[in-house]
Amino acid sequence: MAVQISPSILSADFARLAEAAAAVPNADWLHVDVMDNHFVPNLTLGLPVVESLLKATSTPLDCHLMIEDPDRWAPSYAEAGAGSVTIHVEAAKAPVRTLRQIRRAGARAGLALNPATPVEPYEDLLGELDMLLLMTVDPGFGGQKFLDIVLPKVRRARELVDRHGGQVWLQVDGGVSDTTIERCAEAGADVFVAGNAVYGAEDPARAVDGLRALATSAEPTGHRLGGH
Ligand SMILES: O=C(CO)[C@@H](O)[C@H](O)COP(=O)(O)O
Repeated sequence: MAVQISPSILSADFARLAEAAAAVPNADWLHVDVMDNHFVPNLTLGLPVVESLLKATSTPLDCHLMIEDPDRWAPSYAEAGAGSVTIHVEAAKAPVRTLRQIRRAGARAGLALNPATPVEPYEDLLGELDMLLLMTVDPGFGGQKFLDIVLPKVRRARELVDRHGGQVWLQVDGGVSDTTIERCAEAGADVFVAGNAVYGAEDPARAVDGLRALATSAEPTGHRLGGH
């Protein structure tokens, strides 16, 4: 699958989110971090801001819910028009029902795993997913250091996904930059969230192009040719 870049607006100016979206017209997605100060120790934005952003940009929104009760809220983000809605397995009490509700509402359904959460127990859920998000930092903040220890899990996840037909996108999020993205791509990731590496750059759109080029050149050959 072609590499996809999803700039995280967590690193943008929250008073100028429409401008942040317009600054990366070459992005495949805009990554929206919803944090509730319970599941993670940070508070960001919720459904009303997502509804406003949807009116302000044509770039699809990739909503990552870092909240305690995703089963209650996730379907509303999909119904509002988000292109993708990701819930955390550590928080969801009924992940299968919630993932199905997300899909029924017309969005892509994602499942996120924290760095310390193993992927193998969730193999049977792959058929319910459009995307598996492997956190490469503990969630809560932008600008954290990339955790190399997650890379073996990215490789194992790639094997599992390929064994199940290769339809599920594999996203990495946290500390993804021009010094780490190639290792993620080599390990089999194909969707890359980047906050500081994009919005901390002088020219965010150029940063997106740079990250895409690095990831594309590092992707395993079979993967790039659609061989999974
Ligand atoms: O979900 C999160 C953090 O919890 C991320 O989406 C960050 O926003 C990524 O920012 P960088 O690590 O790329 O600066």
